[in-house]
Amino acid sequence: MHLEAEPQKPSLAFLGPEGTYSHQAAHDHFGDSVHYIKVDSINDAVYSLSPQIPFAIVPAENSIFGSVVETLDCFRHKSVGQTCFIRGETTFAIRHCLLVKKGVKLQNVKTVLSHEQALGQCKTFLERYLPLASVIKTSSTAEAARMLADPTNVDASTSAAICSKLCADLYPVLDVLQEGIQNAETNLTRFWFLAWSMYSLPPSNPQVERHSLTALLRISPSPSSLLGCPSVGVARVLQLLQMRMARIDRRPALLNPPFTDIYFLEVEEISESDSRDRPRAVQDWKDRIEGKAQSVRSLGYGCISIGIW
Ligand SMILES: O=C(O)C(=O)Cc1ccccc1
Repeated sequence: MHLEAEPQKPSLAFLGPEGTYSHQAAHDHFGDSVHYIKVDSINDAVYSLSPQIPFAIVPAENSIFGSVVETLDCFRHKSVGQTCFIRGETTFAIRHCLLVKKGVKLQNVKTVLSHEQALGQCKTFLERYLPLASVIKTSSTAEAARMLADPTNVDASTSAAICSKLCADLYPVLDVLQEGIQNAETNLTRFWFLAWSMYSLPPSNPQVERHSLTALLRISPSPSSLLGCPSVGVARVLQLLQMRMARIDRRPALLNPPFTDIYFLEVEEISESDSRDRPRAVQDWKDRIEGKAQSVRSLGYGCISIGIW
């Protein structure tokens, strides 16, 4: 990891190497206002947050393949909500390509490398045109391209990578064999901006105005459910919250008894305030969310807000 920030520019960690969709989405939103730091995994992006690297970007969900479980699984950790908060989001359109080493044909491809999200988003293409190929999951799409271009662990004459077209510019030994191979033409990924402190905001993009207030609540099992006693069900929690539920995710809590879950609830409200009053509206929203979290805690559940934006 390269830690020398340019003066005045805050650092932002992204899933590397250069050319990932995380990198492109961040660049689209922040341009040159941040200093980009590539890390090896989504996990590293979350845990790299510190006073030296106050911001990060991570994928949240995709319109074809759904939640990015790697990100949610990091959010189970108790440091998230203490030294890691969601403070914004952006949506980025994704068009996957099949890249091969120059000269390799589709009929030569026996192995396809990519991030599990990209493999899922291109399942229809893979089943139709490469039904016998085996897949190798890589830490990112651009890492798949990097491995193909510098093959110490893969046979580049029989392999292909699913990644963005940009990777063909970054690795001139690679060619685009097929463009737009995702299951549906519209393929959007939402990314979250993370901050080390709840009080810091990544640089704003004046072209993007938000009209909603959003929060992500993490609901952890009640102590009684961990002792095997029935607790009030999560339906009771939803009823109590009485908020617009934009999204619900459930992940294993990795606690005993087995099948104990952690819930992530994304709640939102349309904001009527204009952009000058936004900080005030966000503060009021934060107070309301804290009030709701307290009511959920009174039911015996753990509940904290791990993001307000
Ligand atoms: O691997 C990447 O390029 C990422 O940024 C993660 C990802 C992969 C596929 C779709 C959205 C995000």
